[in-house]
Amino acid sequence: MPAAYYIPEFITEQEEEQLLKQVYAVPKPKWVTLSNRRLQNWGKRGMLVEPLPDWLTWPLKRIEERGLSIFPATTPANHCLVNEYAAGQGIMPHEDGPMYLPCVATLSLGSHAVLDFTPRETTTNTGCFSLFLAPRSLFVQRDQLYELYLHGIAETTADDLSNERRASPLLLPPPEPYDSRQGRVERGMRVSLTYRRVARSINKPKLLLR
Ligand SMILES: O=C(O)CCC(=O)C(=O)O
Ligand SMILES: [Fe+2]
Repeated sequence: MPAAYYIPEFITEQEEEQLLKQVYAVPKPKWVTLSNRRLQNWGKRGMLVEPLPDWLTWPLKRIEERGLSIFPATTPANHCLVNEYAAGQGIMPHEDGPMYLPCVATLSLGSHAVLDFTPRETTTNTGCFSLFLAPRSLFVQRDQLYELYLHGIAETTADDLSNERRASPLLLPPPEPYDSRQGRVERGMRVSLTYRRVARSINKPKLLLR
């Protein structure tokens, strides 16, 4: 299985606008404010089994309709974290960990992100790389990419797209209208929908469950 998929323009501008409207229509207490982003937590949480709301599930249906078997049929996504980043905000390098099956599908809304990957087991910069996630794209990270790398988003108001100046290379050339010759691309407000499958148990070793 490949460890990553990237699908530009997975949703239309109208769909993006609609999703953003839904994200901002939720009651205020649904937002959790962290120091460098805000988030909403949907779906299964601990013992609480809550189905994902319809407005969040249609992108998952589209994944299926396109024949992209990203989540195994027996373990469909049952959790979605909605992250909101203002320009200048980001997320420290981290792993999502064993609470989830090793697969994340991310829809980017509103603005782009540059996702930086760092191998877990090294103290040098070798093996680091970055991916440009355009608004409306779907990015899937799974298996070895999920397990062997940390991922993060730098806290910056603009991203350098020129590989000559970047600390870690952008693996795919940024798409139109982002032109690498312009050098830097300003960030706007970005909302990401990150779909995952919560593993069966976060406390008990698997053997005890059999
Ligand atoms: O916003 C993103 O694309 C990344 C979010 C993330 O890494 C997370 O929620 O664990
Ligand atoms: Fe993450």
